[in-house]
Amino acid sequence: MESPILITGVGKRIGFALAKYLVEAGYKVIGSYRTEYSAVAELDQLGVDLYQCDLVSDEQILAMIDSIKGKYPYLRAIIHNASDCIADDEVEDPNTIDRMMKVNVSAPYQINLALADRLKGYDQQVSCDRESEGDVGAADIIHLTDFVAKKGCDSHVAYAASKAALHNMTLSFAARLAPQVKVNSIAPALIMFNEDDSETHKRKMLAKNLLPVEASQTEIMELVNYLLGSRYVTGRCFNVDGGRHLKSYQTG
Ligand SMILES: NC(=O)C1=CN([C@@H]2O[C@H](COP(=O)(O)OP(=O)(O)OC[C@H]3O[C@@H](n4cnc5c(N)ncnc54)[C@H](OP(=O)(O)O)[C@@H]3O)[C@@H](O)[C@H]2O)C=CC1
Ligand SMILES: Nc1nc2c(c(=O)[nH]1)N=C([C@H](O)[C@@H](O)CO)CN2
Repeated sequence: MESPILITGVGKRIGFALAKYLVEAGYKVIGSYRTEYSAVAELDQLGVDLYQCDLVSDEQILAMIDSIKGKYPYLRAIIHNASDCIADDEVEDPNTIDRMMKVNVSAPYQINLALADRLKGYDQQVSCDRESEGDVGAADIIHLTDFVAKKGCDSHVAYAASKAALHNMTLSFAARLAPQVKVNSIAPALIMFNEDDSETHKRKMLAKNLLPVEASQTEIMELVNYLLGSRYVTGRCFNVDGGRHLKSYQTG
């Protein structure tokens, strides 16, 4: 019986890399996307079960959930990678906070509640297959948050607040879904620059960290692999941030 991993935001960058990595690791992958990049066709060729879903739309979220529930009795994991990242003064729209909360918090909330039974079912199936009593934590939810969830961000107030809320949901869902489902946050700092980042911005971002490097998606992929293999880590945040929290203590 297939027990796939659902990843949101697979059309580019970290989500796309994660989807390919997990397919190559032998998992069945379900991917949600908003924009139909060429990467989506590549994932289709790899056998990823793809759903076009704008996470601001309750209608599209519910349609995706209904389709997944109708197709899969179990889910191995859900990885909430999709997120919008808008600076507070980037758009005139005063509803930036609403959009950040809708995509980065409300959508993961709805999806976790609706698919929790599929995750718990996977754990119970694994326990039966192993004929072992008390196998725990066979299923996972992973929230991609951000270093700024704890620190705040003066240019992305709404975005940072949404990531803080997403991590708080890690704590609540970890308590709610234990012991069958582990729930953890990954809080990156500088994983990948954006294509339109200026050299000045890049230098500024690198200078914020004790380890002044662009980490690359590999850091995230290998941490996801570790969490999927764990049976004893839940309700925790894994900071993939180059020591950014200590930069201001550096005297040299
Ligand atoms: N890159 C980095 O250095 C860091 C990344 N992170 C976090 O890691 C995760 C991945 O980062 P990264 O790959 O750089 O993110 P990107 O912004 O490059 O991609 C985000 C993905 O989310 C999708 N998305 C955005 N809005 C919506 C929406 N309304 N409905 C559906 N999908 C949507 C995008 O789809 P589309 O392209 O179609 O719009 C895209 O596929 C994110 O959660 C991010 O916040 C945190 C800190 C640092
Ligand atoms: N949804 C996104 N969130 C974040 C991104 C991104 O590209 N999409 N990028 C960062 C990095 O800090 C980046 O700005 C470094 O230049 C944070 N979150």
